[in-house]
Amino acid sequence: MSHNIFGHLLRLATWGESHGPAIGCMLDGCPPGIALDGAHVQQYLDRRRPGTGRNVSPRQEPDQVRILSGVHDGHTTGTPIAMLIENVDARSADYPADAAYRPGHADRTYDEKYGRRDPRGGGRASARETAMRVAAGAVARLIIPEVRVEAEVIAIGGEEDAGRWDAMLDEARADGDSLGALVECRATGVPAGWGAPIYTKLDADLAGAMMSIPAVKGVEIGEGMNAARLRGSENADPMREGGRYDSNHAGGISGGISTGQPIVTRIAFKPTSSIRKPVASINAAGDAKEAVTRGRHDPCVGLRGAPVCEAMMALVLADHFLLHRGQCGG
Ligand SMILES: Cc1cc2nc3c(=O)[nH]c(=O)nc-3n(C[C@H](O)[C@H](O)[C@H](O)COP(=O)(O)O)c2cc1C
Ligand SMILES: C=C(O[C@@H]1CC(C(=O)O)=C[C@@H](OP(=O)(O)O)[C@H]1O)C(=O)O
Repeated sequence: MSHNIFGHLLRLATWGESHGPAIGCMLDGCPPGIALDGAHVQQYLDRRRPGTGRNVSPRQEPDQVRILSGVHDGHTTGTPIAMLIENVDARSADYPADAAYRPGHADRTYDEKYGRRDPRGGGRASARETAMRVAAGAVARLIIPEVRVEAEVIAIGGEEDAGRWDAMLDEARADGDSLGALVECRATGVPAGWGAPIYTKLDADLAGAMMSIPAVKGVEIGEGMNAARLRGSENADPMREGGRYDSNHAGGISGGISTGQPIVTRIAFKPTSSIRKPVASINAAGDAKEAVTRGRHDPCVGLRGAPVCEAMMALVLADHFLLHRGQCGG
């Protein structure tokens, strides 16, 4: 599998930079005959796009998607589905060429790897790219219509009381700072049997998919990190006649294969690294230079990260549905 193509039978490649003319994707392996139009994809893009309120980046991107290939007469043809979104509100002047590397962003590591980069915005590393994941995820949902994937923010800055979040975000923003968030992403309607006992484990693919989202620093499935504190008797999911489970500490996956219970993941988003509060840094020449980020940034990236988590889960599940059907039928 190439490093920039995601998936096994359902393969996604994206392209584009934050401040380039457009971003796009190619989703290959989608079965033919599925009803698909731009409006279906758009509803998911509208939940992720920036410029929708004071707690997200004010960059005004309508994220209007165009489906360029793979669909005819309102149905998928089985050929690669190409989609495109134009960038209409990049403000590259916010990123002078001699700017300090932003600690926590990809500026320095990118330079060290490639020796050159597009310095406008985060370039290829910008989460602008995640719009295409959401577009592809919208198609993936149609491959597995019996599955429902939903994500929500369950904590911001460690606070679970949603009633406090606006005030916390206002305070952080006024302080030129940012907050992290915890997202819970679930899938219901996944039958038992998707996944594999080794290598193509459903949990391994889900964890890799979530970790590939910019700013994600932790992924838990089921009991997750807490399982390390439990005893075997506490972490077991007792089974009853007829196949019912008493509990779901496993998060719906056992031995790399879905159990038929809800699949439950929690995803930790770090606080946005581009902040107005000065942080010690250097420029590309290696000279000391404080990073004081301008530009239009999310005060809490997890808020727009939730629809991206849903997209990644839908893509992994649709891919595993196709793998399972290919090997075992049904
Ligand atoms: C939906 C979304 C929006 C984001 N918005 C911003 C942003 O406005 N400013 C920023 O510095 N980082 C933002 N990020 C995170 C950066 O893209 C990310 O931190 C950067 O690419 C470095 O990658 P890493 O954090 O995974 O190491 C966002 C991430 C997501 C998922
Ligand atoms: C544009 C989007 O988010 C951007 C993600 C992002 C980053 O560094 O990840 C930085 C900001 O953009 P810019 O490169 O213009 O500073 C965000 O606005 C988007 O999600 O569509």
